[in-house]
Amino acid sequence: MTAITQQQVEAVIQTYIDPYLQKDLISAKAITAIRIEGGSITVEVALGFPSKGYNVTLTQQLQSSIATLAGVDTVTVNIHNHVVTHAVQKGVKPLQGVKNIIAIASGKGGVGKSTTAVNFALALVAEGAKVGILDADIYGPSQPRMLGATEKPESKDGRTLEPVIRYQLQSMSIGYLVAEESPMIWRGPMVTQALEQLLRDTNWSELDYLIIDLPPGTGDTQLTLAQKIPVSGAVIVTTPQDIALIDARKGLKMFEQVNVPVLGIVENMSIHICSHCGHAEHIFGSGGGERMSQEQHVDFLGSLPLDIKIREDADNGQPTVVAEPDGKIAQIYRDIARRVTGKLSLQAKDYSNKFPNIMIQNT
Ligand SMILES: Nc1ncnc2c1ncn2[C@@H]1O[C@H](COP(=O)(O)OP(=O)(O)OP(=O)(O)O)[C@@H](O)[C@H]1O
Repeated sequence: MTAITQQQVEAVIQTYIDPYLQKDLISAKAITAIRIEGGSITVEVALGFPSKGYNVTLTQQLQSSIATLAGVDTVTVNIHNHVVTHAVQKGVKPLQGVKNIIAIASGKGGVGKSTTAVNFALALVAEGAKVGILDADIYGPSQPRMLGATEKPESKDGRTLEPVIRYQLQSMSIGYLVAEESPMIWRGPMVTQALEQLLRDTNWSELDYLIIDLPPGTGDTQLTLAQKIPVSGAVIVTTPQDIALIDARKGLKMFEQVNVPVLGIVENMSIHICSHCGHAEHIFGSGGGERMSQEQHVDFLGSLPLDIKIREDADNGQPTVVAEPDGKIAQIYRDIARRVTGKLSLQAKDYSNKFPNIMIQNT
């Protein structure tokens, strides 16, 4: 029998399109080695995003594609994850201890941006990443409540703050420093200054991703933040309602203006399933987020149902991803988390810390 070749293995690997990279693993340069020893094949996969909840599926996919080759006895797949730093806006200083910042934004208030942000961050933790969340929703900081955290952040040197850690998630919020009920009367420049300080004076420890829960809207404050914070990408949360979609489009334009790539759109509260009779109803209309992403050429990342559990879990200080880690809703958030970071992994890397190549040409 003729020996199995590297080209044959590569050709069958290419038949599988990775849902998170949206291309095959050879084109995505995610296969770092293929070893062939008689009928035993070993494939080394290196992914630039966390993938704990996907590794079994990926392994099975590769095993079954490679097993179609004549003469294959065993297929071993080893998956490694390595998150690197991606490029941010030009002229913005990167953040110590943080590889990538992902901003979660909404054009309009009350669409579930903060709830999505915390579940998204916890989904990334579940996928195996080191994650932090900064509650930049300075007018209505809700992350402390949703994380069930009441303590004040510690300061070891009287100048910087230690993040508050819950469910392995590092967090910082103005809500830890002032009571939730006390009204915040901040003017625009004060908001951006306070937030930049909160961001830079927190001792984030070795984060793959820092999630920023931005204040709702697309005004001056949001624009300044999008300009000043070193962001690798943004995610926009919307409900399927026309009015929310109009505002979400404004959010897209805002990030375009400051050269921050939009990694996709999440549709929240897209369908309501009656907890008594199971009847499904599109309270805010149907398919709006998906239509908008097609129209604006941005990825549709997924949709969350309007489900009383999501609200109750957040109110109880234990967001659904940790309250019901194996439930259907947690799986949706984890799928969205892999989509966002998979997409980010294909973006330009940050070479700002490397010494540039200088070529001297003799003319
Ligand atoms: N998918 C969902 N199903 C049920 N309730 C939800 C869902 N998403 C969010 N909620 C609830 O809706 C309310 C508003 O959500 P949230 O505070 O996350 O919105 P927001 O867009 O961040 O609001 P704001 O503009 O005030 O910052 C909260 O009570 C939250 O628990």
